[in-house]
Parts: sequence; C-alpha cells; structure tokens
Amino acid sequence: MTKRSYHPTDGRTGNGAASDAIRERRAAIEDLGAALRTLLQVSASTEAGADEIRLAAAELRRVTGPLAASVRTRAQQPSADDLLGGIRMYNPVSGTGSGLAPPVDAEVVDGVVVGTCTLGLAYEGPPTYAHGGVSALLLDHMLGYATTASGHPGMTVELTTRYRAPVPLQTPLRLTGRVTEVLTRKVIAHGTIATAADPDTVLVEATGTFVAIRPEKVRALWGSGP
Ligand SMILES: CCCCCCCC(=O)SCCNC(=O)CCNC(=O)[C@H](O)C(C)(C)COP(=O)(O)OP(=O)(O)OC[C@H]1O[C@@H](n2cnc3c(N)ncnc32)[C@H](O)[C@@H]1OP(=O)(O)O
Repeated sequence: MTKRSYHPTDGRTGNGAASDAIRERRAAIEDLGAALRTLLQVSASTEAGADEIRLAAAELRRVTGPLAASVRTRAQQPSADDLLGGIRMYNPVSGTGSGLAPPVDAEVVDGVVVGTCTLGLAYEGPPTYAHGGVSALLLDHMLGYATTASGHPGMTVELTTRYRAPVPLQTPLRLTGRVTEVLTRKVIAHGTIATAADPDTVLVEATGTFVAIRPEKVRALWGSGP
C-alpha cells in the first residue's frame, strides 16, 4: 500500500510545487476553516433557543471525534504547512484553515504590507467594536510580516499600541505594516488599522521592536529549527 504523506517536503515536487495530495488536503482544511469561522461568528450572534443551541453543541462534539482521532503534538508542525514557502494553514491571523483567523489577506505593495479583513461579532470587546487585544494581534502580525518581507525576520520583544478610535465590527478594514528602522539585531516596524472606506483615518497604530533570533536560541527553542 502506498503511504500517503502530507509532509511539506514529501508533498512537494521537484520544482517546488505542492503535490496533488497536499493541494487536496489544503483545500479540505480551508473548507473546514471556513465552516468553523462561520460557526464561530454565528455562535456569537445567534439568538436561537436553548434546545437548538444544545442540539448544535451535541452535533459538534460528534463531528469532532473523527478529527481528534489523529492529531499532531505541540512538537510537530502541521503536515500541510510549508514554513519555508510561507504557508501556515492555522495561523490565528492569516490562516485560511483557522476558524479563529478573520482571516487577514495581506500582500507587499511598494515595501508596505497591506492587509484586509472584516471582524465579525466573535471579536467584540466594547459593544459593536473590536476587542483591543484583537487589534494588537492583527498589528503584531502585520509588523511581523513586514519585518520578514524586508529580509529581517525576528520575534516581537515589544509592541506599543495606541488606540485612537474604536474599530468597528462587520466593516471592511485596511491594515498596514512597514519597517521603519533596521538596527544590528533589532528591527522597528510601524502599523495601522483603518476602515477600507476611510483609510487615512487611523483607528489603531502600533510600533514594534523585533529581534533576530540567535542560532543558539533557535536550537534552545526549537531544537534543529522551527
Ligand atoms: C508572517 C507573520 C509573522 C508574525 C510574527 C508575529 C511575531 C510574534 O508574535 S513573535 C511571538 C512573541 N514574541 C516572543 O515570544 C519573543 C519572546 N522573547 C524572546 O524569546 C527573546 O527575547 C528573544 C529570543 C527574541 C531574544 O533573546 P536574546 O537573543 O537572548 O536577546 P538579547 O540578546 O537579550 O537581546 C537582543 C537585543 O534586543 C533587545 N531587547 C530584548 N528585549 C527587548 C525589549 N523587550 N524591548 C526592547 N529591546 C529588547 C536587547 O536590549 C538587545 O539589544 P542590544 O543588542 O541593542 O543590546
């Protein structure tokens, strides 16, 4: 019997393209992520009665069973991921396979990372607006993306967030992230959140310090490498 492997390196062909099997599995993971995302948002906004809610909870526990029968440990990377290729299916900000992720869709435009997303009611902090921690999460991601895209990847050691105005839910948002300063091992980046309709009015901004990880630290944190 042929052993089907979905490991990122096993699943790649010679030219670096993903195999059919891994593409199929990623598509299935995306499908599940989209269903979970809808479920999370509906669960945070439903006004259904107790009976319907209990029925849904029972159904969800039932469908979780087969998935839970085969799970990775913390020490294993998802087999559908391709770290070097930048594919992280379950990233809680951008992962299309993550029900937690809005997900943010981002790209580099003229040296600036520009992202879009819409936050549903599951992200509510003050009524009708986003939780402040969610804004910090989005900005940490945008700044991290910007540092990586600039060729200076590192980990966040400091993130200062300034909340100028509340971030509306169910409203298309525009996010930015850019590197402002590259020191020896440290990189400073700045990012913003605005609505897509009014991109010049900054609602939240953040400045972050990122530090390149020393090889010995990489070994201490991840063994041979993340
Ligand atoms: C594509 C999407 C990417 C998304 C990325 C998202 C980014 C993240 O969320 S990363 C997760 C959150 N961050 C973390 O968990 C990091 C926790 N911190 C650590 O593990 C360590 O501090 C680590 C590994 C980064 C650096 O450790 P180490 O190599 O020992 O650093 P160390 O030598 O003490 O310091 C290096 C420099 O950083 C500076 N520094 C360290 N901490 C801070 C800090 N909090 N503020 C400012 N500067 C700091 C030091 O002063 C030093 O600067 P200098 O060289 O000028 O003296």
